[in-house]
Amino acid sequence: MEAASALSYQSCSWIESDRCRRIFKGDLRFPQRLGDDRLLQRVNLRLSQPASASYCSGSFRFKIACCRNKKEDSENFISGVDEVLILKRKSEDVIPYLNERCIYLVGMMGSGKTTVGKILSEVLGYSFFDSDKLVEQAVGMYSVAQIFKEHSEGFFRDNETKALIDLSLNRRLVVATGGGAVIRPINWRYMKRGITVWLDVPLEALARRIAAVGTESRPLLNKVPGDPYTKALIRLSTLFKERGDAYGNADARVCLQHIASKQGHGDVSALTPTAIAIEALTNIESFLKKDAAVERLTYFNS
Ligand SMILES: Nc1ncnc2c1ncn2[C@@H]1O[C@H](COP(=O)(O)OP(=O)(O)O)[C@@H](O)[C@H]1O
Ligand SMILES: O=C(O)C1=C[C@@H](OP(=O)(O)O)[C@@H](O)[C@H](O)C1
Repeated sequence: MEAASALSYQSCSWIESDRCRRIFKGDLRFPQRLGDDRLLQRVNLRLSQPASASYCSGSFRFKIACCRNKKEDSENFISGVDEVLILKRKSEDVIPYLNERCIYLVGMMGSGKTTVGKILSEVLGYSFFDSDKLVEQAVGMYSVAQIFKEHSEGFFRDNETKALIDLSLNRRLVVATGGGAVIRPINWRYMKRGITVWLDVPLEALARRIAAVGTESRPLLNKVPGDPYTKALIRLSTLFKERGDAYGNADARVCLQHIASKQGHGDVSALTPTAIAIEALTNIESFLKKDAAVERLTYFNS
């Protein structure tokens, strides 16, 4: 645990879990009202040091250490204990099949590649990279918007390909790609060295998310007139017509509409990033199991 977060602990308490039979380390967030400010409290849930761990009739005791996070971090979402446990268990199922291969998240702008990617990297013990950030670093500019403005989209795309080539030389990474990385066939050659996962989010939900944070950082949405929601929706619809098929090249598809229907409400805005990460791991596992079965068949037939 980082020293800074350890220092910011406000309180510690114990809970018991009779449902959990495996060691886990989780990350929960839950809302708490403090004064006038709605703050979110992040809870780092981890098995306590062996010296102080105790086992009560087959259940582990976990130490919960709490620290407070300011709301300005828009990545604060509320996930239940059950979701965190399911996520952890799912990751343990998938890890042997992954065999250290990287995961590339593809999807439209605002589909949650960064948010879900960070959760996946944490639970798999992988490192997280954002290809937009790598391009910014490589060209020495502070934002993708600046790169588009001072150079061109083509210049950005060339550097995006270079970033994906560099990333493909590594193992154990979760990569949040830029929404347009799928349009260049050459990028698929490198991303397919790992597992590609499409976060498929309805356009209206994307437009709502993007309108909430503004379109300034997303140069492809900025040129359309109108209020942020409408201009995001119009531009996203055009982009999706051009790219929909390309996203379909991904090895696994995580359809938010499908998850919401399974949960019985059909409202994608009620889905937590943790629930989406669980579905991603489930679909990655199915893909890898099929892949392994095909490999075995090919081996026996050869
Ligand atoms: N499941 C979700 N529900 C609601 N908002 C979300 C969800 N996932 C991400 N967001 C929000 O949507 C915006 C875009 O998410 P981000 O992860 O940056 O997407 P991307 O990397 O695909 O552009 C952020 O403000 C983020 O907090
Ligand atoms: O869809 C696109 O073409 C783009 C998406 C952006 O990334 P995010 O998907 O992370 O917003 C960024 O790469 C650039 O603005 C172009």
